[in-house]
Amino acid sequence: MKVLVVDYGSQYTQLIARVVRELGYYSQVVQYDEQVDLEDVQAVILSGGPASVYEEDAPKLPDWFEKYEGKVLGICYGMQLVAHSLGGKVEPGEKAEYGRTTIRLIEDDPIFFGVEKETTVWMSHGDHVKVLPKGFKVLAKSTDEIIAAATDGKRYWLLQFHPEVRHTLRGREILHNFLSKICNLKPNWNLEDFVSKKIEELRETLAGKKVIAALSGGVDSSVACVLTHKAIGENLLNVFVDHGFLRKGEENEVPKVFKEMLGLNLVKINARKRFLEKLRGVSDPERKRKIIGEEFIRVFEKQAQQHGATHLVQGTIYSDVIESAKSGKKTAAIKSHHNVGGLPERMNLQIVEPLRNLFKDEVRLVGEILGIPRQILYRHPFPGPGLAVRILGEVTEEKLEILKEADRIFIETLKETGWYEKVWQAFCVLLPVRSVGVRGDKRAYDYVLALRAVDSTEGMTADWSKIPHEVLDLAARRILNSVKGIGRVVYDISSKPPATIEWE
Ligand SMILES: Nc1ncnc2c1ncn2[C@@H]1O[C@H](COP(=O)(O)OP(=O)(O)OP(=O)(O)O)[C@@H](O)[C@H]1O
Ligand SMILES: O=c1[nH]c(=O)c2[nH+]cn([C@@H]3O[C@H](COP(=O)(O)O)[C@@H](O)[C@H]3O)c2[nH]1
Ligand SMILES: NC(=O)CC[C@H](N)C(=O)O
Ligand SMILES: [Mg+2]
Repeated sequence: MKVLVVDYGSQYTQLIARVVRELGYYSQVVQYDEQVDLEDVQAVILSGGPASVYEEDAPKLPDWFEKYEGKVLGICYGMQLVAHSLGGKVEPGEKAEYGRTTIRLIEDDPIFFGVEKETTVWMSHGDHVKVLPKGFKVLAKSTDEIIAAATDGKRYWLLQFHPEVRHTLRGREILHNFLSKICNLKPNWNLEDFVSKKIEELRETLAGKKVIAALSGGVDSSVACVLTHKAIGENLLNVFVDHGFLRKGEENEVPKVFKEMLGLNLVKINARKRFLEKLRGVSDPERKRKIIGEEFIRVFEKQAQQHGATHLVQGTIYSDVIESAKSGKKTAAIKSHHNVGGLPERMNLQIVEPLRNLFKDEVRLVGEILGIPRQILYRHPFPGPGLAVRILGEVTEEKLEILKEADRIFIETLKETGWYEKVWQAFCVLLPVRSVGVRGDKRAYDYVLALRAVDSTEGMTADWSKIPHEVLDLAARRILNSVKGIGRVVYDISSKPPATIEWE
């Protein structure tokens, strides 16, 4: 059984899919113009989106929509699209509704079971449904008298507000009502089942094969490796690449933690020299990323050959998949995330991605089920190209040393003050700028370091973390007092968008 979430480009599409899973139903995101296998699809949710249905090339209902026979929930753009397609009227409103709004229930309907007659919802729209198609009735209106919910009582339930957003007080109940009371589904998605089925599946597909795994020591690959190890044991060889751009001491910590805490062996490949050499004189961020991506491939190729491996395990997760589907279509390429996804043809290795359908928080829960310590599961994400994309411009050994030390101090300060677990990701960036200072009555002329800390759920949008001034002060003073080469520390207060989390 699955719930299909059809993406019209809303910022909240992933959130819909996650909330549905948290309610216990397996969900999958598809693009509106994607071909879809309808087997097993028991409910369809149409997301919101930035377009207006009355514009000429506005996205339409999916090609397969007529073939699908079940119930449909339309949210925001999804509502407007259904109304428009069935002969209703959608118009730009005189004023947009944005943010918290009160709605008033007008008719009883299972979708509002247990919801008060007046309730707070989250709106984010400029257009609205002015006239409903024939056979539809209004279920709720907003204080501005806009149709907030409607249904034909048979196939369609339409919401102008966003039930997936936390600010909609009864949003979860409303989604749950749709799935349980209207679609008659029973929750059956749970991660314990996922783990045992996945291990069984890996055991079958990888029986008797030699397999290597790209292990970074990060959350995703750690969970992927442990899961695969449970399935095939000693046939798995974990490969950890030390490209020289890891955090301070990590090249020793990761192997130690893996051996001591998880009883797993890995081969550490010291590839520092070749990575640094390849990057010499290169300062363009995209070229840096491509070179690093390619070197990763070369290292894995060699290991696979030595080990006689036919398969490569990697820690790809669902948001990577969704994001790359998006960037494949309409979205401009922002940056080439080092992704080992380009490996298959070039390596003749079959790719195994056991966590491909899971969100990061689900990956962490799977890790807990597998008994992986919190210390590993609740680490901040760390990008594959590592510090090389946090030294703006050319990467040199001198700069790496400076950044490693500063980063260590910042992270330690966050841990000491209890802020490490409160932020989603934190790190330092070394800027290619020098600034004048005064040290012991002498003129100094040293690099500028930026501290970055963000709150996020999947890394696709982010806000800068409101770390208390005292904590920032402590980190800055420690860095300025002890890291030679840094003369000034600044805190990055940009959100994503329009900035990105990393600087390159
Ligand atoms: N230094 C490395 N050595 C080996 N494999 C790596 C290395 N860095 C990245 N990878 C591979 O690239 C994949 C993608 O990296 P990514 O950073 O997205 O995930 P992660 O490191 O497993 O988890 P996290 O997002 O928590 O950092 C990893 O799952 C891993 O398979
Ligand atoms: O494995 C990775 N390979 C990469 O090339 C890469 N680039 C960015 N990141 C991480 O992705 C998240 C979003 O980062 P951006 O806002 O900078 O795109 C943040 O968590 C970044 O740290 C990467 N991870
Ligand atoms: N969030 C949305 O789905 C917005 C839908 C439509 N673009 C509007 O402005 O009304
Ligand atoms: Mg990582």
